[in-house]
Amino acid sequence: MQRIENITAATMSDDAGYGLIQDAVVIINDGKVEFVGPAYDAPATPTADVVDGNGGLLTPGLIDCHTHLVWAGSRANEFAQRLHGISYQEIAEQGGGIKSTVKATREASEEELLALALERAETLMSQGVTTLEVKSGYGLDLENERKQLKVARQLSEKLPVQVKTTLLAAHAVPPEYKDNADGYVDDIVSSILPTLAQEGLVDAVDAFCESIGFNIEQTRRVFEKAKALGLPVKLHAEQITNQQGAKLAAEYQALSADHLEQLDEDSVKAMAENGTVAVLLPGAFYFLRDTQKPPIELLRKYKVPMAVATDANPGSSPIHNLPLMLQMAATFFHLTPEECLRGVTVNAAKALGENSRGVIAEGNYADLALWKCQDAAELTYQTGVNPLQTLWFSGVAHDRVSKPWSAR
Ligand SMILES: O=C(O)CC[C@@H]1NC(=O)NC1=O
Ligand SMILES: [Fe+3]
Repeated sequence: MQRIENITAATMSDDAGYGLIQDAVVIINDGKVEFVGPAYDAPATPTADVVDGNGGLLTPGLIDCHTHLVWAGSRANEFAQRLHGISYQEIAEQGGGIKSTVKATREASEEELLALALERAETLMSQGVTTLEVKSGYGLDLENERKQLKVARQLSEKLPVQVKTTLLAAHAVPPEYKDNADGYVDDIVSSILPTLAQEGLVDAVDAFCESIGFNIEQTRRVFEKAKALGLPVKLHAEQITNQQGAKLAAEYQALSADHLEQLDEDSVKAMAENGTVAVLLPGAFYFLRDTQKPPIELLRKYKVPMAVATDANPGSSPIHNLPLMLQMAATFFHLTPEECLRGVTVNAAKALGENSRGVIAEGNYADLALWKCQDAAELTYQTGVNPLQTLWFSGVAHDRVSKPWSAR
């Protein structure tokens, strides 16, 4: 049993704010939160190990609900080419873009991919992340999609972080199905998805519904198969154009629709009516120098929960920094600091279908982060410094400075 005291707790337990409790106590027992409340209400715990929070801020562990963390190769050269004025089109024709990451990922061994993904996961954990979502989508065939998802599963075997896997086979059309997207979707729904679901590698199913990705009919086919297998869905939707993907996602009670720069009011209403979370990805907006912001006012008007994530991937968001996303969500999308922190805790948990994380509440997993700051707004306000002191994964404490975790 542990007793954390001398803290301000941002429990995220209320409807819109931080759920602050000044001079709070949190009691952890058997990996779960047994008590959270003001010190004057806390039961005596004579045998507990006491943790003095030194007046710091305790939040739920952060949740990065949208990453493509398993990949090999680099697109730094393309980044440079674009800045030298070479167009996306020319780069794609030279075999660049997602295709080049697919080639490198297919050529990499499971061990090589695991080593790369472990480093990225440890970076995010060092910033306060206790739960990660990890997508496939650079394999694009049964063998390599399986390889990516097995690596994702191994992350939570080797590190204390919790991992939710998402099959994103419908990310791009692989070379062997060039100009035959429907043929590739046949392969996804008849082989890749059911086989990997059967192997226990898939927690959710995603697709890239876009003019340069998969159309509504193709996306619907993937969703129909996921539904038949009893798997929840989520969707990359309305990033570049409006394909009515978010409305389709809502129709399937998707956990989330992600990106959403081109989202319309009708689709927002459909998301609100079906409990679909809006996952905002300011890193891709920033890195692609996008100018169209998601309709935050409409999401607020219809009370659609807003999550915030890194979208860590080598093409559109090579950014492994979830706290930076808080600052970007505030400065680019004008989210309030409360909305930003809710976006990487309670709402990110909802985007993953996680009901026992993202809020400091009795009976929830003791995934907690202790920060050397008093005002919760500091977590959104500043970047480049790391106020994280201690991270608890299901009640097991890791002091970031003196006792870092590592898989190796
Ligand atoms: O360029 C890449 O490697 C991924 C791009 C990324 N994938 C997606 O569905 N949307 C994106 O921005
Ligand atoms: Fe993405």
